Formats: sequence, C-alpha cells, structure tokens
Amino acid sequence: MQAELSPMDKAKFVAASRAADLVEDGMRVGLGTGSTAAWLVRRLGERVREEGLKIRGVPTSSRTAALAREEGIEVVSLDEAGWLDLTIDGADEFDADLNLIKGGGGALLQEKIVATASERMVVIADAAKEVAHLGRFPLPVEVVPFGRDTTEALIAEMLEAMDVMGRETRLRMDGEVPFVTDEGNHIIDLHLGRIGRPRQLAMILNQIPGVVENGLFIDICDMVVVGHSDGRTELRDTSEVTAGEDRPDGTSEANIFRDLGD
Ligand SMILES: O=C(CO)[C@H](O)[C@H](O)COP(=O)(O)O
Repeated sequence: MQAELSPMDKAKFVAASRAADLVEDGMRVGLGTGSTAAWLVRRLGERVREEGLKIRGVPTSSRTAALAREEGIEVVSLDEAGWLDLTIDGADEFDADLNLIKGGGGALLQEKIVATASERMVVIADAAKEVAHLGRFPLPVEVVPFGRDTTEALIAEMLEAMDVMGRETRLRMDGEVPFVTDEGNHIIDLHLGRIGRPRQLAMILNQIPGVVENGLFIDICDMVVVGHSDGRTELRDTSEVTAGEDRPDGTSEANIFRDLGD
C-alpha cells in the first residue's frame, strides 16, 4: 500500500512515524487532527497491537477520536486525562521560532486547548509547511454563529487598523452551507499573505467579541519533525537542527541523527 503513496504523503508518513517513536508506555498523549496526524494515530495503533504499548489518547476532533478507537487506542477526554505528557499534531505552517498556523482541518480550538495542556507539543509536517513568515496559508478564526457577519466586519476593521497586508476574510464553506466545527462554531479564514506580528495579531483577534479562538499557535510548539519524500526526517527546535532517516515502508531508522549546524 505504501508504495502507492504520493511524495507528499511519504513525507507526512515518515514525519509521523518518527514522532510515534517519542511515545512511551504509560503516556497520556494528545492526538492531533489532519492527514499527517492520521498517520501518527495509525502508527500508534500498530504499536499498541504489536508491542502492547499502553497509552491514553486525547483526540482533538471527532474524526481523530473515531480513528483512534478503530486503531485500538484507549480514548479518554482531556478532563479525564488531566495534564498530558505529549501532544503530536500536524500544522499548516511553521516558522523558525516554531510558531504555527493551524486549523486547516477546522479543529484548531480543541487542538490549541490540548496542546496547551501538554508538557510537550511536537508538530509533524512535510517540508513544504516551513515558511520564513507565517501567513501564506489562510489564518483560520473560529467564531460563534450568532452575529457572525458582525464579527467578520469587526475582524476586517481590526486588520485595517493594524495595517495588515492582505485583508480578505472568507467564511469557510462545506459545499453550500457554512463549515461547522465540533463545537458548533463557524470558521472565517483570513487571507493575509504575510503576518508581520503574529503574537500581537493572535492576542488582538481573541479580544473581538464572537471570536472563540484563532489558528496562531505562539510559543506552544517545542519541536517540529520535518518529513521529506525521500524518507529523510529532520528535527527542528528553537536551538538546534538535527536530521535522521526513516523509511517510507514503515520500518524505522529513527535513531540515526546527523547535526546539520546552523
Ligand atoms: O490544524 C490542522 C487541523 O485543524 C492540521 O493539523 C493541519 O491542517 C495540517 O493538516 P494536514 O496534516 O492534513 O496537512
């Protein structure tokens, strides 16, 4: 099956496989949402079945919860688990400071709550997700349905006042109807092009009545596992860059590290 993977899926697969090796027996693990996180959940399911790995998983969406159960992972709520040892999730973009845009899959609210409740957050991403400046990917903002158009107008006004480059706001649709999140909210995607001050933007967005949460993850991610389509993986954290090898056939050489320097 894996011989048929597209180059991007191979990259996602190797990143997810390498991150799955960070999970240890007894851990309470936040399980991300999206196609990369789905590889992680499948790999953890294999480890549960084959190695008898015992973990409690806290999913970040109903989709991930269903997949984790299918894979035989014990699923618990965040409140049952309390503080988590590790969360592993995908991202739409990451920069050199490991700040992120997330929410392309519409699960940003649970993802941010779960990641924030974790001792450590590791992002798994194909190399195309790395950017010099956040904002090429539309920034998702979760809003309550009540007064949605007014909230959107307030966001647009704020973007103008902040002199943000691109200012297009677009309600996310699911066919003919607005996309609805697991919490029953809607998403407005902000097409900004480049976000000069992500920290400020994240704080200001959340001050607007009607905004529930935004997809900027600032100072939350501790490490990014970057996957390449040739099977290579690299680890990024804010202080160093290291690289290793993984194979897209599912076998792992994850302990081979090579220092890439600056
Ligand atoms: O934030 C997310 C879901 O809300 C995802 O992690 C993000 O959209 C990346 O998805 P994928 O792994 O499919 O590229």
